[in-house]
Amino acid sequence: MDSDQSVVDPAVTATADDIAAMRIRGAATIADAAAAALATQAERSDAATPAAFERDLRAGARELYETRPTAVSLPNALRYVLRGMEGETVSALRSSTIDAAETFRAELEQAQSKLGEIGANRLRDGDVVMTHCHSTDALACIEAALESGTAVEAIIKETRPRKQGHITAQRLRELGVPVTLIVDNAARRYLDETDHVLVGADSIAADGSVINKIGTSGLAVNARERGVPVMVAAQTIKLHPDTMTGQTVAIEMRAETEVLSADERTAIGGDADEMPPLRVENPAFDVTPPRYVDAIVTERGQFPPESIVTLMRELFGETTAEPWDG
Ligand SMILES: O=P(O)(O)OC[C@H]1O[C@H](OP(=O)(O)O)[C@H](O)[C@@H]1O
Repeated sequence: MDSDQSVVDPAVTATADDIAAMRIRGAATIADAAAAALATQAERSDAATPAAFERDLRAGARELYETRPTAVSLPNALRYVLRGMEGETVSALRSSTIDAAETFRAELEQAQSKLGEIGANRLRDGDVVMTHCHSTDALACIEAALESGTAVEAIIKETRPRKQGHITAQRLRELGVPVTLIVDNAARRYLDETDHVLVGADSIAADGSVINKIGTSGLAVNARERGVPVMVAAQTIKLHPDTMTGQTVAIEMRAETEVLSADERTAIGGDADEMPPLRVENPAFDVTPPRYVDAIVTERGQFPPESIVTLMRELFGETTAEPWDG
């Protein structure tokens, strides 16, 4: 039987759509949702043979994989679950896959709280933290600091074009943190009042480069110039194994309409024949070189970015073919 006959459960397709449209967003949340979707596929699959079951799972994983290209937590989650799919019968394959997904999701949650405790050690009572975008790993550090009685304040960058800074503002206010919301262009001015820049990551490369929301690299360069340390909170599922063999991380380009509405496009000349063409580019992420990062905080400890490759080798070893390509 060929792969055309695979059956992907509608719930997997719905999760893939939600990830692509960013109704589910943030690297850790995407990984969690993808693992949950594979568990649902395993539960609901009515494949008659082990081969058909495995084919359906791989097809579901491929559909999830193809949604967003930059956050490596997504393929890392899919790999973990598919590598846990073991057994000679459909029933054994089903239960091992569901178990692998549950274990992955539990470890994800534990890793984030452990990371939070480690990151909180870098924060002192009264510190002002500047954030970019919305990262649950970064917020875990602040939450752990608050739990241990360390009060902090936050300066939150709006984070155009999708304004995920608003989510960070809401979450931190719910935790009782005083918040100052600024537009992205004001960041350098407010670095004078900042003790730490704290961001998350979508992928970390073997050389210690941090791939995170567009604008992170400019913020980090400015922070270095002002002497403000840059702390990256990233669970080890953000480590990108393929970069150990020199592969670069794909930067997702998103829709023009996130930047410029159809009405705005018309207002500045639209596509009128007498006007030169207008191109809008909307990269979702950028790359911050390791020299602008002071520490990468993971659940395994905090690392200078240049030494992260040691942890990557320990966790991933040699890279192999993707399980959904089988
Ligand atoms: O895993 P956590 O720390 O929650 O988020 C990590 C990163 O994911 C987000 O990407 P997007 O908003 O999905 O494009 C941001 O870039 C954020 O820093």
